[in-house]
Amino acid sequence: MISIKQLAETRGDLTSIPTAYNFFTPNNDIHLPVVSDELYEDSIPTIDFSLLTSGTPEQRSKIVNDLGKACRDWGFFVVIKYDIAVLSSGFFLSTCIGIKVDDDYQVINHGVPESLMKVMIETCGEFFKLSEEEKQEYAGKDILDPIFYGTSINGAATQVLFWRDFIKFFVHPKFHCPTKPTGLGEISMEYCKRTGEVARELMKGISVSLGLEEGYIEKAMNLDSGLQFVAANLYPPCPKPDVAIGLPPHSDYGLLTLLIHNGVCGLQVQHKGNWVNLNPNPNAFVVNIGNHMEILSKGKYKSVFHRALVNETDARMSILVVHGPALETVVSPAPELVDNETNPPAFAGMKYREYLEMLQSKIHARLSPK
Ligand SMILES: O=C(O)CCC(=O)C(=O)O
Ligand SMILES: [Fe+2]
Repeated sequence: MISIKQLAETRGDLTSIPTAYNFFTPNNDIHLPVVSDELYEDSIPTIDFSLLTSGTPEQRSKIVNDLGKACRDWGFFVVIKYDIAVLSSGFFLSTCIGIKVDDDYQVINHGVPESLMKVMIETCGEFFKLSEEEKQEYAGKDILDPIFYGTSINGAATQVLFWRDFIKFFVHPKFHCPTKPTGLGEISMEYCKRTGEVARELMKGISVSLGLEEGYIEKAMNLDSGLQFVAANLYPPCPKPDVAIGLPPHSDYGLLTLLIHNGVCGLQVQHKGNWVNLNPNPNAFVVNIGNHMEILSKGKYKSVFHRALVNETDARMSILVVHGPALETVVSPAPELVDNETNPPAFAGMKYREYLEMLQSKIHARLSPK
């Protein structure tokens, strides 16, 4: 396996790319208009997390309403002001990684998670700087491998290779993580604990917005044993950004994905027949609805197509934490949303594990065509 980082670096004078990476060709019908989020008449929704957790009942009910609308209309939203467990995070950061945490930051609430986000991006970046041999130790084959270093493979229906390297690791219910670089384990554990708390609060709001009990998703999806994993993507600079793609259009599996990035643009979301550029402040979480939330909500909330573009000059990184049901949990539409006479279920129930195995066999079939 050749990593994209290696390909981009060892051929520094690279002016073209191997044809296997040609994604945007004149005869493939994948071109939709691209618009910028700021220019868009109804821009990507922003959710103020502090109002969801500590607003007045009126503020909370407005935010729950906004959350429902964002899940229905966009399948994507941006979360700001996630003021969680500030003190323990501050203690963790200053003692474990030697970062000085400014007390004032703690007062304004989102300072510490900001530092944690930054250090998470930096440390995942250090992983990609390890030698190819060191990274190869984690080369994965199966979607259920708890640690998986790879390149190009994705669930999307295409044979084209992608301009990206990635490392994925399962962090819950059991914590796995590459042993290098130093600190990745502690930082990921703390970061995933925090994002897990944000995801749980969001899922409570989403439950209510669906007309379900606050704890519905948590209970029905067995989140206490839910599968949570990190996926860190590196998109090295590419000499042909108009031809190659970082990640082709796809939707994510699982319930809710929380994404952060290193400030380099590239993420686009499909909305009303356009690709909308999504370049939020790097301190915000970009959240999207996964396929299993779409199933659970009986299609009310959409797991929307998105893609990652590359550029000629800057390496882009994104770090996702994907929150899913427990592997043995059968996911089907919430019975409260189904009326067998007038409103049938529309999705067959399936265990999360079986869904992932099905994805794996599709990927396998594509990689080894008969
Ligand atoms: O890099 C990005 O912005 C998107 C990554 C993504 O969609 C994924 O890994 O599933
Ligand atoms: Fe994705």
